[in-house]
Parts: sequence; structure tokens; C-alpha cells
Amino acid sequence: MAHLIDGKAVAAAVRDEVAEGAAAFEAAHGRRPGLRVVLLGDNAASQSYVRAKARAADAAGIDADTLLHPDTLPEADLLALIDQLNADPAVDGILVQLPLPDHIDEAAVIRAIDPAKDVDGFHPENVGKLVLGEETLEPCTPAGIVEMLRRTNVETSGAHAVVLGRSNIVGKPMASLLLRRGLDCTVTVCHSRTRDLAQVTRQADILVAAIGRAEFVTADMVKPGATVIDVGINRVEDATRERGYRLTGDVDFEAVSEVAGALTPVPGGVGPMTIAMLLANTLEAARRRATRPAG
Ligand SMILES: Nc1nc(=O)c2c([nH]1)NC[C@@H]1CN(c3ccc(C(=O)N[C@@H](CCC(=O)O)C(=O)O)cc3)C=[N+]21
Repeated sequence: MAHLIDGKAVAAAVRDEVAEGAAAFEAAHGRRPGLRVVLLGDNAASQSYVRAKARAADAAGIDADTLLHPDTLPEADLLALIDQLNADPAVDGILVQLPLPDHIDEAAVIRAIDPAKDVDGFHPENVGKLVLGEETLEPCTPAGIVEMLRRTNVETSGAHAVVLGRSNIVGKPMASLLLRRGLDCTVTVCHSRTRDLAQVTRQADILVAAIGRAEFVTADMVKPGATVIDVGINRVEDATRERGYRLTGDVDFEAVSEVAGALTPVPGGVGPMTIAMLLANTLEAARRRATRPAG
């Protein structure tokens, strides 16, 4: 049976450290680190993520505000709002919840955010720095996975890490981070078009599943003893559940837990780490802005 990696517990430890740092920041600068989350539309899942983020920020001593707008908000208005947040000295971090409605150019919105306030780490300038191995605000989910690997003493040096999925939000930045000096993985990125996928994933000492398909990773795709990180958050209809659905990852948890050495659960794995790293990034952005103020 695989060892269960408790993302909730690791996230709580990270949030405690952020709370200490935020208190010290407030003592030094007379204000709390500030985070603004922009959400368009009233999608229930998005609202619940955003509420979870605001609650966690508050508990960590971060001044968080959610700015709710209808999903019909014109792109120009959203860009104007971002400009306003860019110029506001009380705002250290800006997160625009993705995905955005079809009439809005997501890339244009991400580019409009001041890179110094880009706590998602999605701005091209920050992505470039990440790939170059320069200091930057790192995307929260991959950064959270790195933190989880470190804090649970998973050996990464020389390990073969296989990243399943090539999104800009998880797969690509995950590969860049694992490749870095200090982590020193041998990295393979594969995806839905990869030939003989199971043959590739079976080589992984560390397998990061971020393909966005419920229970896609089956036991035959996993090397015995491997560390498996499940990034998926899929809603599967389940009439027996109170909410009418259950959350499941990209990994067939039951079957893979018989083969893997260590495994993250869903919920309670990567998700809570993502939120913890958002708070860590907000504190980091506040510190950097306080030492070299720009906007
Ligand atoms: N600009 C932007 N940045 C994001 O970081 C971002 C985004 N847009 N859009 C949506 C996704 C999704 N996301 C989650 C974060 C935490 C949990 C999380 O903590 N989930 C709990 C379960 C929550 C539940 O029960 O519904 C868990 O896995 O244990 C889930 C999803 C951040 N996202």
C-alpha cells in the first residue's frame, strides 16, 4: 500500500509560515500584504474556490478581497480594472480566476497584470524567468507540488519525473521546475497524443498526473514504488453524495495505491497546496515590492 502524502497537513504548515511572515510584514510596513481575486460570472465551482482562497488569506493575515463581476463584463472594463489594481499601492497580488468567458482574450488579460503582482506566475515575463531559472513568482500548483516533494523528503536528484499533461498552468511550468538545479530531475513531458503512453509513464520515479481526465492513470501505468502526484480535480456525478457529485483526480486512486510508493489524494492533496502557495506568493510579492517599489 502506498504512503499517503497529506497535502492538507503540508499546506497548513506552509500557511503557518506565511502567517508569521505576514505578521512581520505588517509590523514593518504598517499594512497587510494585499490580494485581489477577480471573478467573472457565478459558476458555483469557481465561487467555492474563490471563497476558499479568501478564507485562507484572511486566516494568514493577508488582506484579501474578491471582486465579483458579471460574465458579460466587456474586456476593456476588465483591463481597466487590472490597471487600477496595478496602480494601487495596497495591492501586492492580483489573481484573475480562469477560465474567462469566450469574449475575453485570456492572454491579453494575463499580459495586462503587473508582473510584480502576478501571484499566479502566468505573465510571459514570469514564465520566461521560470524557464531561465531566475527568481520569479512561480505558478502556484507546480510550486506547491515542489514544496510537497521537499517537505515529505521525496528524492528528486537524478530521478526520472514524468509529467503527464502540457498545459501552461501545470504541465509546462512543472517540467521547468523539476529540471532546475536543486531538484535535478530527468524530465519527460507526455500528453494525450503520446504513443505507448503507459510504457512512458511506467518509467517514472515521480509521476505528475495533470491531464484533466478522471481516473486516467491506471495501475499498469505506474512503476512499483513510484511517487504519484495527482493534480486532477474532476467532478464525477454521484447520486449517493450530498452534493450530487464526488471529486476525483486524474489517478485511479484505489488501484494505483496498490502499486505506488507514495500518492497524493484528491481532495486533500495538491489543491490545498495550490492555495497555500498563492498566499506565499502574495507575501513574497509584498516583500519584493516593499524593498523595490514600482507600482
Ligand atoms: N487564475 C487562476 N489561478 C488558479 O489557481 C486557479 C484558477 N485561476 N482557476 C481554477 C483553478 C482551480 N484551483 C483550485 C485550487 C484549490 C483547490 C482545492 O483546494 N480543492 C480541494 C477540494 C475543494 C472541494 O471540495 O471542492 C482539494 O483538492 O482538497 C481546487 C482548485 C485554482 N485554480
